[in-house]
Amino acid sequence: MSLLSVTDLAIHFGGVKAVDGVSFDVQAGEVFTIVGPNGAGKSTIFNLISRFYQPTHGKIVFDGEDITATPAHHIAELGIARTFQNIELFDHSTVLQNLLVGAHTKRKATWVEDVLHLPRTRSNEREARRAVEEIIDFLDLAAYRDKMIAGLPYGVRKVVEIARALACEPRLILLDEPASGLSVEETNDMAFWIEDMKKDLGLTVLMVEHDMSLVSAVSDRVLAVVEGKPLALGTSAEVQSDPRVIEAYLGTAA
Ligand SMILES: Nc1ncnc2c1ncn2[C@@H]1O[C@H](COP(=O)(O)OP(=O)(O)OP(=O)(O)O)[C@@H](O)[C@H]1O
Repeated sequence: MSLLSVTDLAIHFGGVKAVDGVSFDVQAGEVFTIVGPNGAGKSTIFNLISRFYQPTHGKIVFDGEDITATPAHHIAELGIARTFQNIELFDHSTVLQNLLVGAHTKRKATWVEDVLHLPRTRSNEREARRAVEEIIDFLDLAAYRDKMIAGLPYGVRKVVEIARALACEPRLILLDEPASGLSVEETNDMAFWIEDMKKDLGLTVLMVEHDMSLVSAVSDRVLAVVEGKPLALGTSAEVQSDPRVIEAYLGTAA
């Protein structure tokens, strides 16, 4: 069964058809990647799914529930978490503090229970700590646990952003260009983290990525979009050898 289903999705900004009739299904447990030249509409698709943007047209269904009109602040509770192309962390907080903010979305205590520091608040805090420590171990971040984000190397910050998304305990994680700005070695490590998220955590991954080495290494299926429209869908090799995709990339480069 598909975990995420996007049907005839479109958003127009004035005269710009940023996304224009995109449909795809993401199966539970797969890594599904969207590729395309600059300005193709990839990040806009992410912003529509995470509900930062309201579509002009179309439907988004997550786990059988129509989320086309769901407010953005409910999306994490439903089980969708994301990272951003330009890392969005609290720079003057530690890795641990950033992850605890992510874990906050799973808390069940009401504000009254919080103010009175009732048992459910305390057990929530213990549970959040335990979950966050597991993620720190899982992504090998123990050495950075109490370090400020601002002082961390870029590659580590990229992994912390993934850790923060995992702290929401999602079923679907959206990764917006996880390899951008990374060295070849860091990109190889990123491929391992993505594989581990899929195999060890059973997560479904929807990714936007330009780095074709990462795309080929981890993707079960790839969708190419050009000028807001879907162009080709298949394995990474199939999409990369599709003449329409090659032409779209060369045309853009030219
Ligand atoms: N909020 C907005 N207002 C107006 N135009 C927008 C807005 N967001 C995106 N666009 C336009 O939509 C088009 C698609 O942009 P988008 O950022 O989704 O492309 P992309 O495929 O993610 O590109 P890149 O690979 O460079 O990140 C572009 O022409 C962009 O200028």
